[in-house]
Amino acid sequence: MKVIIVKDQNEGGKEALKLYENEMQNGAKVFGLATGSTPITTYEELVASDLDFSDCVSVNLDEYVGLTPDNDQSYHYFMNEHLFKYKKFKHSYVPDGTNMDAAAETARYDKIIEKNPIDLQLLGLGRNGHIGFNEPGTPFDSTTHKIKLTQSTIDANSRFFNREEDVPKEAYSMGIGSIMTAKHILLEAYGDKKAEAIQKMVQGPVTTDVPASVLQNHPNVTVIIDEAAAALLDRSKLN
Ligand SMILES: N[C@@H]1[C@@H](O)[C@H](O)[C@@H](COP(=O)(O)O)O[C@@H]1O
Repeated sequence: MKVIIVKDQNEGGKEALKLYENEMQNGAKVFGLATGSTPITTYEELVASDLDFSDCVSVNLDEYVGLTPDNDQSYHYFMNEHLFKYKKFKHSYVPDGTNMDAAAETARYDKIIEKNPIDLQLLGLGRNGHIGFNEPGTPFDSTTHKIKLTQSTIDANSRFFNREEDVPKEAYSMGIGSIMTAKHILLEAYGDKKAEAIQKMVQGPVTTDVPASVLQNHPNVTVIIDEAAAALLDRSKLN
């Protein structure tokens, strides 16, 4: 795991842009994308750059079950607002939260991932170490599945909703096994609320209790974090 420590999230976005530029120069065409507050500066940098994604495909990690793409809390909506309305992709895939047939939707999404092997997968990190919506306990070989959000994730996400009861309780998420098929993984995390999860992910045991710890088993992972998120790391043991 290559860990890059930056001053703040803005600088993190600039570091991430360099990585996208490098990957595209090397022929990357399929980008796994993430939502949340973490990747926002990365998307700002991509939007401001001259990178051309019109020949590329994007595959998003997850979507809330029950939210339509025009719901401003859906991840479809988020992606349109932050990236897709500025940068055109040949095709952009996001799980369909309106499909209540979970077996059909997860099988459909797995086929999409299979047909579009991911060159670079962007990830944020949940406070409890989740990636995508793969909560603690999710098997490392999981493919796309429907999950029930943990209370800690519902609490964290409730800041985006008017009332806690409006926060969706379920989501479709790419599995940990699907994420691990990406050729290169970029995980970003900012702020002191992520420090514990970062320490466990980078320097703790590999365990399903901390889903992101699985990344220790991947040969090509770049981690971009700020000083606050790096606070609990033993820096003498990095890289
Ligand atoms: N499903 C998303 C994750 O993909 C994201 O990484 C996490 C952290 O969000 P934030 O970046 O806002 O801290 O939140 C949600 O649970």
